[in-house]
Amino acid sequence: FEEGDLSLNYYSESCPRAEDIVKEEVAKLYHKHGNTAVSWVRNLFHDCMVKSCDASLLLKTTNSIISEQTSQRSFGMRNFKYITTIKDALERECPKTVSCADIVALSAREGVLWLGGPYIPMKTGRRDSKESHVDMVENSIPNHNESISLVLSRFQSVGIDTEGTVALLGAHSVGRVHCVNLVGRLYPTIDPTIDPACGEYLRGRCPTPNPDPNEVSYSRNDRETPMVIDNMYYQNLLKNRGLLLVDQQLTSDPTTSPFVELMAANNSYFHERFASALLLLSENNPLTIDQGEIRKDCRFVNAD
Ligand code: HEM
Ligand SMILES: [Ca+2]
Ligand SMILES: [Ca+2]
Repeated sequence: FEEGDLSLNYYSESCPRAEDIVKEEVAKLYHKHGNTAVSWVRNLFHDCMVKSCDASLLLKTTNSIISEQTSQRSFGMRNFKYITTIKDALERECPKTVSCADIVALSAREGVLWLGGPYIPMKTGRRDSKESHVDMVENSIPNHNESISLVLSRFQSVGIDTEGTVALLGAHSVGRVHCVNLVGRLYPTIDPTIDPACGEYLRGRCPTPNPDPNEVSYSRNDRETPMVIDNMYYQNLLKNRGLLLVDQQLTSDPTTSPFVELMAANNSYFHERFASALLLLSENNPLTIDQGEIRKDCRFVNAD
């Protein structure tokens, strides 16, 4: 343990109930709005991948800040308002003690569990950024139609190897994709690498080639088990039913396809690899000790 490292149960002295409170709030939210659990998983990716697990993602646009949420890459992200619900519960118990960055991590850990995924022993002790890194988002989060080599190099730059990257994309075993991200593979003709029946289904979900960006039409990522983080994702890829190009390329590229086959065949193996890759991601370049601050409101830097 070195100064500046994250640790297990960092708040054991300063706020002993911190992790239980996150757990309780995530559970309540899951029972009211199941898709909050899905959002907590995506939040971890979009926060930690962009420079640091520092809750930069949660900052709203103000006079001096442009929110990362305004980036095209954040399209479809939802449920940010319920982070406030979790933070308020923590502030009632221990004011200005538990960081928003740790809420991102702990809520993802709890969300994964509600979605039938593995328990991930996430550490805590992250602090919150005082700035948005909006200018870094597009170079950190790949686009939906990026090449496999670019995707692998982005993850490699945060210490996640090829197998870890294949495992993390398994998060697309839950949630949804909006038509704006699908029509490129459906019009003017259906991408011949998509299973034809799946292509027809997706055209039914997305009947026009130019959906209004405010349009809410979407398809679920995984029609069989839409709310479970399981290896159905890889089984679907083997049947050419991957929705995004980044998904489908995992089976067509020889560097990643052996891992797709392993994970498709063995759900526990997938869960193990998913857990260790998400843990690595959750520890990317955190702010600690006297860096950053503990935000009072996750949407804004502190006023003082
Ligand atoms: C190459 C990497 C990735 C790309 C290009 C990518 C892209 C996307 C896109 C385009 C969507 C659909 C957005 C929409 O239309 O609403 C999406 C959804 C989602 N992504 Fe990823 N993603 C990647 C990796 C990841 C990782 C590593 C995770 C988490 C570990 C993740 C978690 C999710 C989740 C949970 C959803 C569903 C969100 C919802 O239903 O609200 N993604 N992703
Ligand atoms: Ca960040
Ligand atoms: Ca699933």
